[in-house]
Amino acid sequence: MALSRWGTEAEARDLGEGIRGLLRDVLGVTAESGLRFDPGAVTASPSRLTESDLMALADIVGEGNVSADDAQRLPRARGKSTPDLLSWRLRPQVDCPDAVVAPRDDDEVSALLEWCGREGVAIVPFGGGTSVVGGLNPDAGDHRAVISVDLAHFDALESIDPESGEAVLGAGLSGPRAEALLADHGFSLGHFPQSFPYATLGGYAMTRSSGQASAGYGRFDEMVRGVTVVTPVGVIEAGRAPASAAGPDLRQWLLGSEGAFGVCTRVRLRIHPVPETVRHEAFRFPDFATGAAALRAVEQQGTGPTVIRLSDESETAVNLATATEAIGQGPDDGEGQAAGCLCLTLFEGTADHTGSRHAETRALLLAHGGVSLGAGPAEAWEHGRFGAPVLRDSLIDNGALVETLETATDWSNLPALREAVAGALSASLESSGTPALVMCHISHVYPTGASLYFTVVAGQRGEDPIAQWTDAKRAASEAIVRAGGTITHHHAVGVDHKPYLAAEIGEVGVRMLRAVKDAVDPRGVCNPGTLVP
Ligand SMILES: Cc1cc2nc3c(=O)[nH]c(=O)nc-3n(C[C@H](O)[C@H](O)[C@H](O)COP(=O)(O)OP(=O)(O)OC[C@H]3O[C@@H](n4cnc5c(N)ncnc54)[C@H](O)[C@@H]3O)c2cc1C
Repeated sequence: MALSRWGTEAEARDLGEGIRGLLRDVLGVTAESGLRFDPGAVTASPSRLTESDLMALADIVGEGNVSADDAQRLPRARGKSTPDLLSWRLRPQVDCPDAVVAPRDDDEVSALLEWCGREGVAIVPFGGGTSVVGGLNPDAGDHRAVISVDLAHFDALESIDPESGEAVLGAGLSGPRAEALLADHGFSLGHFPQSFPYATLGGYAMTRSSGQASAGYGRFDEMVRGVTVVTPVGVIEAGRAPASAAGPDLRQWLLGSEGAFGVCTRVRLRIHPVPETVRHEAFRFPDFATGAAALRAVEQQGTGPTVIRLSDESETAVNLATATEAIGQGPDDGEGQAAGCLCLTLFEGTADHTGSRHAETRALLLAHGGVSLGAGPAEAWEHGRFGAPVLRDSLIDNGALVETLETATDWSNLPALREAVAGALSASLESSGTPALVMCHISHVYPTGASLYFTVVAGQRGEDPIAQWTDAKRAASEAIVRAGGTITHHHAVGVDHKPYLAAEIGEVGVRMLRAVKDAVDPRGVCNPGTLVP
């Protein structure tokens, strides 16, 4: 990926007239006010490791797998949140990891962690580098240096058990590579987060990621049947039988541990036959409450869509949901009328099973006030779904502040949570001197509740738009805590959500987390800045 943006330079996309008009007319933002990245201004902090440190590391992982070059350290210095992207533009003096190390097997990871403990050096595991919560910040904590541990060599389909529907895969595999390896055997994972092109299986497991097809295939943590984590005190392999009463499920302690307990090297995952058929249908609801009630009915009745999402009025109005060239041009329902709320559904599986689930779901959505828009908008969404993030960089270049955040709660609390978060974001950004477009969709559904995914677009204001966003994010996070939502549904805790974790898990929960951290990482070398308050 490019340093300062999502995707490669070649993927960069200019803004269409629709979005430019929206920025100008609604937010008073023009390209002249945008922040641009100057590669020539970038400098990396000098490595604090000595030649003899680097030689010792080379003895562990092989000479070609250690580097203190700026070209290796810079891309592993930051994740891909909006503050990260803004930092490349505003803070070109970059705090980097002191070296990048790529171990090749569990023994090398163990030896590396032992050396780090002895030498007072911290590690930050690095998967695809798509963290949006500061989880990759090269924070050495109390140690003298910090190393980025790249999982790139853990890239194999180690075994597959078609009979049980399971496969063991290396933690460093990207989503597309894992899907390609499984497709050779007729299988698929069905995990498609928006960061799919770059994020890795280890990253998914360590952040409890949730993909866009979670309604059909479950969250990533539900796909994990077993997980291997190399900790500083030994290797733990959690998850044996398909279900077990052998005490608390240790997988749940490792999933979401964000590198703070050790390095995840492989996962055993539930897999599915590559679907025979895909069906699409989009619906329009008159308002968000009506649409949310329809989604709740679908999920509680269990009619089985693979994907189901509902955009609110604002998101529908700017065509954000389908992420096509039409973003910002406003809805087109053929009658020039307001488009209400767009709901997208998709069904995968065998022809018969897909057909029956589709029929039952659509009957329920229509009975709950939905109007069919045909397959088109859902197909457009599927086609463009991994392309939209490149627009964030173009928006930043053109003077906009744009970021997303997410939470989840029970169905009965969903309207209050949505109102609280949207209100907090608007109030904070307005007080910084810009109007704000706050959009929201239901991205993941459960029988008892759903997640809310907010996209915010405002004008960059003042000398430091990072501080401007930090204020807005703080207001939103405090609103989430007050309104009883979770501080994160799938982005993880990292650094950004750590201040709010104690409010969610309580003092006893924090003590349990610290106790596990102390047990597996007594010297505190594993990702010291992240997760554990
Ligand atoms: C544009 C965009 C869209 C996104 N869309 C989604 C989405 O739809 N759903 C979703 O869930 N998330 C999404 N994310 C967030 C992000 O992609 C996920 O958190 C993802 O799971 C991170 O995977 P990664 O391989 O990039 O991990 P990284 O970013 O490299 O690391 C994330 C954290 O996990 C730790 N870690 C990584 N690998 C390991 C390992 N092998 N062992 C131990 N610790 C490890 C790191 O130290 C870090 O703390 C999105 C992010 C962006 C920028």
